[in-house]
Amino acid sequence: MNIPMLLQRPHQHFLKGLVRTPFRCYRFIFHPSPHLGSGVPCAQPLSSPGLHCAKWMLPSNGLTRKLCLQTTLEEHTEGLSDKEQRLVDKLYAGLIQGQRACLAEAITLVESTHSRKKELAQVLLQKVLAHHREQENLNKGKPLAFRVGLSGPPGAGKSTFIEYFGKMLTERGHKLSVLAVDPSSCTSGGSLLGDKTRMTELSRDMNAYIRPSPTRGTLGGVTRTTNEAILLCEGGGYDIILVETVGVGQSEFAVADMVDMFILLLPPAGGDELQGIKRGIVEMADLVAITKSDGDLIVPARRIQAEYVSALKLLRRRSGVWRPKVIRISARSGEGITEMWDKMKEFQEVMLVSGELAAKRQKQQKVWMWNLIQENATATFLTNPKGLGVNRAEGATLHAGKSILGSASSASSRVLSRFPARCGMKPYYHPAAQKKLSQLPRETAFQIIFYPGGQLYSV
Ligand SMILES: Nc1nc2c(ncn2[C@@H]2O[C@H](COP(=O)(O)OP(=O)(O)OP(=O)(O)O)[C@@H](O)[C@H]2O)c(=O)[nH]1
Repeated sequence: MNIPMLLQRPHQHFLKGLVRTPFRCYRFIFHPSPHLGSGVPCAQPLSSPGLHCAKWMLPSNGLTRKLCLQTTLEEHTEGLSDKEQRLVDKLYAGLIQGQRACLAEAITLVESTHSRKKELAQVLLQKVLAHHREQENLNKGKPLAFRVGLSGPPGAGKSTFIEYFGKMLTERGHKLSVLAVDPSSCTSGGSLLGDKTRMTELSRDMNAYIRPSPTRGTLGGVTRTTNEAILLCEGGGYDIILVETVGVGQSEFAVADMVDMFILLLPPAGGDELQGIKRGIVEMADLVAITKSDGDLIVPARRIQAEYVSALKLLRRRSGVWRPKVIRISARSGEGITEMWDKMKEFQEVMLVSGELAAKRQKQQKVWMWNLIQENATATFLTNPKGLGVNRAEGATLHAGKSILGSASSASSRVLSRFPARCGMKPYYHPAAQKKLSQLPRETAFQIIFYPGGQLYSV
């Protein structure tokens, strides 16, 4: 799948287009593309200009297909009112000139759950992406920013470290942005990271931008907005993006999926205090830093360092060129922090040279895209069930949350399996089509639902 092409397109438009576009208007052609070989069935809109122009190329080898979405920026800006257009232009211009207020407003826009604002945010993102690509080309294809994930249990010393480390980086001429992902805000509305005043000095630094956690939404929603906030920060000229999360839930796994390097901060304590840290998260770490290595804590810090050095040896290596390191730091004395930055730069360099960084980012874009599709599909299901063929009774049951999980999933798979039929399509003979949608892996099920007309369904 051509992810960069897909990311050029505002996803809400893409999915809305799917629901709105009358699929009867699609005809199937054999695409002569040399990349795909001849005889590849493709669906093409009969009257594309007025529609959200999507061109489908669905090769029949396995379930891998290439989705090529052709779109232009103009297509998406044409629906905006003058006022909306002015807002997007103002935010875009301010953002790329490095104005923090515009960056803050732009991130607020991507975090918005208001449907119109979400659309504006997509237009803005698309402009920023275009700018980003240009800048990356000027940079000979090298990434513009170093994305770093930082996680650790509450009290590990994350904010004290970021304050010290951030000031060191800005003094060296870097522009740093710190984005917080707070899992507690998803469920309780409370906040582990956001409530207290953190990093007071760094927040006054003109070369640093600190963004507290989005205040609501599912983990998926928070992940989406964090991904988009990263892009906006990069558009705003920030060359180091720190994404901070408290390592007690699922959010750190989500964060590890959006950064180049993942760092785990652990306090010099063992046993109960580190109970909350999941083993899996240690496996994700490219660097483990034992914090507070000063005064009386130096001895326990050394012990914990030795324990983690041996533990990491037993873990499967995730990279062919980098072995995770364990270091000791102190944000109070400053010990180990310059060395830590050197290690981080070394990591970035070897990953870049080996091509692993590019591969990792590509993989992350794919994960991001599937999360977006899932999130939008759920939203469509909830907001426009009629479009998917949900009848009133089913809609009421689903909305009221009355159906128990089993019946909800069978209702939804029934509804979704009717979707292509409602669009004038009938099942095509393929072994996977014999299976119920609910039994298919998530990715395959979405391919069936969203890429009708391919090997599973034809007119
Ligand atoms: N001795 C020593 N104490 C430190 C160091 N860094 C942080 N602390 C102390 O550890 C405590 C927790 O530090 P924070 O930076 O607030 O930790 P945090 O991980 O951001 O905590 P949460 O915001 O609850 O997630 C504070 O009392 C700090 O003063 C350090 O390098 N050495």
